[in-house]
Amino acid sequence: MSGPSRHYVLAAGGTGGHLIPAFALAAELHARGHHIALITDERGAKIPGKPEYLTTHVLPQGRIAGRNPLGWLKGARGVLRGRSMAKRLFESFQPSAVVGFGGYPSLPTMLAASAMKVPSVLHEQNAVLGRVNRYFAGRVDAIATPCEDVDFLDRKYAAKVTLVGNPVREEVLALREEPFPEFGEDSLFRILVTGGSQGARILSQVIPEALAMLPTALRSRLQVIQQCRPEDIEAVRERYAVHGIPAELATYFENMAERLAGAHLFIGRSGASTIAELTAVGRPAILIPLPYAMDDHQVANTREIVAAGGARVIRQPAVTTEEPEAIADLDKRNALLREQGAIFGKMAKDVCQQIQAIAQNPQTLANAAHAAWNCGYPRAASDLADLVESFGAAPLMDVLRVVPEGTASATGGEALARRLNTEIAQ
Ligand SMILES: CC(=O)N[C@H]1[C@@H](OP(=O)(O)OP(=O)(O)OC[C@H]2O[C@@H](n3ccc(=O)[nH]c3=O)[C@H](O)[C@@H]2O)O[C@H](CO)[C@@H](O)[C@@H]1O
Repeated sequence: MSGPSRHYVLAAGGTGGHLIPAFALAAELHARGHHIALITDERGAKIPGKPEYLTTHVLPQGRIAGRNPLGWLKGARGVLRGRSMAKRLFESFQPSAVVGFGGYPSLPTMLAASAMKVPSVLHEQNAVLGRVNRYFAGRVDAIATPCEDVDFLDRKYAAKVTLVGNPVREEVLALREEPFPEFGEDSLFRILVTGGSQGARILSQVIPEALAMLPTALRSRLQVIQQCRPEDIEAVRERYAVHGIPAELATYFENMAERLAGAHLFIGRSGASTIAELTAVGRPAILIPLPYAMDDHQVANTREIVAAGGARVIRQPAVTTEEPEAIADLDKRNALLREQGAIFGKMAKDVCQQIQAIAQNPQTLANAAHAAWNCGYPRAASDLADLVESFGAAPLMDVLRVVPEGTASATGGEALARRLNTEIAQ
């Protein structure tokens, strides 16, 4: 334990992208002897991998979106109810600081923190500041960022910005010092495919066909581990069976560290945690960013790793995100299916070419792996925990005990408490 035991509240939306960094920070704060409560939504409460010491509080739905005024009203009511719940939690739990990881549950939680003057930190995972985080940037005490350049982060906040990276799970970070799995002319060629925590249809459509086009020297050594959406998994299984490519499929792999450890190449979406894990472990990648996100954050997320030579990007046209099954008119549905089919075919060829370029020989693959590794932020969880710990004064006597006069590391709340302490003593 690095100081007096404190209470912290973390708030994160219900996707792995927000929750996994929150879990990683929770693990670090827990290891330092602190108590942590998590505020999330219903989906978040069900995500596997939540540490057992994390008490979870589920907020009512309150998404303010769409054009329907009634929907807005319902959303606003949800936000107000969420804010009241967060305030009640703060009253009983007495947090020293609140950390918002973005996503809907961050909104009522950060509003409550601002109303009750609880010190607040926001952590952005993407290379683009998210909507909720944009709103709170001026109100919070500190902003932790995942990379050097974050779009929409106003320069006027520079004084409260700290670059920490994206925290990853301990078991993933532990792979950082492990060697790259053997990749010779005869060894297996293991490809890991995921579409973020929710899966992505495009990967089901494109990857089996792309791999089937590889030259025999690569294709005969393939072993695929692919995450699929539940509605796609049987069709994907069939495609791999037709192509005679061994593939292990699941809707969600819980043992991601093990999967990453064995993989020679990653193909998939460029969500923030995925990139953080690839760069923590050092795995080369072919990335297909989410195409319809308004802010194109998944494209921005690829900037560092692509510039370093650790990954290549293939863009997915927006038309391929429409689901033909949802179209009732048969002619329109068939036209869309034809258009999408042509695009999927072209993307499969692109993926196949990129795999050959990156894995043409063991050295090119090893170079790309090393370039990815160089982009990692292995201290992310501990740097973020340092930042969080620096806010919120501990009881004065505790601060006196752990922060002796003149200690340079006493920052933020501790420094304030020390000053108060000195004033009281005078
Ligand atoms: C569709 C969407 O809007 N996704 C966003 C969401 O993340 P989303 O959850 O889609 O994606 P991320 O890449 O950030 O996180 C996925 C996490 O799930 C884990 N995983 C995935 C598959 C699996 O089978 N097992 C498993 O454990 C990955 O290892 C990773 O830790 O929030 C991120 C952070 O704001 C954004 O960057 C993403 O764009």
